[in-house]
Amino acid sequence: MQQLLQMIWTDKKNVLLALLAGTVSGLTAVALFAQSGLLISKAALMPPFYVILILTAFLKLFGVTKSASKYAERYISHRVTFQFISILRLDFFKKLLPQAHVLNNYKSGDLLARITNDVEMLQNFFLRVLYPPFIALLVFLATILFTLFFSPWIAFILLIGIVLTSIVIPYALFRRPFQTATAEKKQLTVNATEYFYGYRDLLLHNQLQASKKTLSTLHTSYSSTRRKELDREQTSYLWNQLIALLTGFSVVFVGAYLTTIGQLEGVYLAMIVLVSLTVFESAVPLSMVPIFAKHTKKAIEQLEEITSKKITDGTIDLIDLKQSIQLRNVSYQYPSATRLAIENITMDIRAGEKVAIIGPSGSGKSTLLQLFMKEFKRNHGEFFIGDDDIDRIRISSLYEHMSTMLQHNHFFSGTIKSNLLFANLKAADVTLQQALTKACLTKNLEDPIFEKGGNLSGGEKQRLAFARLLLKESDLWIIDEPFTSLDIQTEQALFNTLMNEAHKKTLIMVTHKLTNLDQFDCIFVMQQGQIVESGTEEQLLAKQGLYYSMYHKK
Ligand SMILES: Nc1ncnc2c1ncn2[C@@H]1O[C@H](COP(=O)(O)OP(=O)(O)OP(=O)(O)O)[C@@H](O)[C@H]1O
Repeated sequence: MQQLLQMIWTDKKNVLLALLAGTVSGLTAVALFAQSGLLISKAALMPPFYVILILTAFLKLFGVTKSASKYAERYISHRVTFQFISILRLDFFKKLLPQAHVLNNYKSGDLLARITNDVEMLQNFFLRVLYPPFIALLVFLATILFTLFFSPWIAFILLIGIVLTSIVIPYALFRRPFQTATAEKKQLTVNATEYFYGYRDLLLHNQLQASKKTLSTLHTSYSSTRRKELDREQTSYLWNQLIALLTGFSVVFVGAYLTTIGQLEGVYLAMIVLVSLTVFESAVPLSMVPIFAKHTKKAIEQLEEITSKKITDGTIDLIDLKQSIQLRNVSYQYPSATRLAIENITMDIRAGEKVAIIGPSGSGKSTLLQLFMKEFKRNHGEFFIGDDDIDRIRISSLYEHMSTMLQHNHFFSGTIKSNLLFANLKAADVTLQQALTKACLTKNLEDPIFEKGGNLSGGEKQRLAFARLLLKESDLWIIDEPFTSLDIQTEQALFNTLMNEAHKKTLIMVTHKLTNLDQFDCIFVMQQGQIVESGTEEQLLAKQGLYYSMYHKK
């Protein structure tokens, strides 16, 4: 909340101008009607012409000022809101980016709902939560002081009406916890997103109807809660209007009585009645404040839930990554998991060494690579790069000296060239072409690429990712199952290229395939999150342990 106030205050000039314009607009609306009432009454008494002229001139002045200030209020307050929402979005995305490690645990629809609905919802914070009470307070105070000048009784009636509309009614209607449709909307977005993502599988497994039914139930539930929400908004609004009317009637009766007993000049009666009716215009937005305040609170909570899970970045930069890597008893458990994904991992990798990590599916190989990439922070153990704890190294500095080729590589819509330049902006066309040739990918640089590489086969994606790996200048290569979608000849050709190109680099490669492992300095065999064997292929075969039995089953 405090942070939201600070964000709004960054545009303080416009905030103050919007408040000023809103107050002027509210006051001139009251003044306009007061003047109309006075003009009607005065005209009935047939005063000299110049009096009518002056009153009419004031009427015009108030009319013009009201319209101009209303326009200015809308213009400036919306500018403040748009400025606020842009700061808010930027701030949210800045906080979101380092949260990659936790975002995996959220469903896409949930994230989408938070990123769009909740961020958008906060735009109401200024316009619908902060702003209306401020304007209403100033207009109410000024009007009560004005009417006090003519009759304390009328001022008192107005005060009662104002307290009822702005405090008693909202309190009575919203004092008990009430449900908003936010949760249902989120659930609907989550299910709708899964439905569209999984449409083909739902169709293939004959589950489309069941899924549609769930969506329809969620939609009905959302509509019903939303209807209740709207009913509550309308009830609040109706009470507001009812109190305003009753106050108006009371002012008429009491004003008429005060006129008959000589305590109020009759010529001011119409003016005061019109003032009492107009002043409640400023109270209308107050009826919605509790609802928008609740939405704002909920949105803040949902956004904070993501952005508060911080991973702290390091503070030191590496000159290069030609350094040894040491892990001592490193363990990691995913936040949502019940057991460790990797346990007591100890490794010594010297600069320039070629290391393979093998093991059955689910044994923790990819998780281990993610720790090398600092995507997660280990729960236990020590992890050093050279003499520095990896925690102290800035992520951007680590990535500057490291190249990765993971199981899933992202390709952006554009061309082969734009996707290659991504790895090395300075590379000339001839270098890019050479990388394609080394990756055995017979494509032209200007060939189009669809989003996520939608127009590439699995093998082409791997070869493009490999070309990208070759282009980036780095000291450490981290590779996860690089050539699973390729035919044996291409795989062997690319493996040879990989070993040649990585000649002076440190190479850490996860693989299922036990071919060519004799070319590695060390093989780590993982099972159920632990390293159960390590050594050269020759040593591991001689040992006749797990590697030996895997090797002979291949
Ligand atoms: N985001 C996650 N949240 C919770 N558990 C996870 C997550 N990702 C992986 N795991 C679990 O951690 C364990 C290790 O997974 P990991 O992906 O590291 O295995 P792997 O050896 O790379 O498997 P594969 O060879 O199939 O890619 C598995 O039991 C897996 O279910």
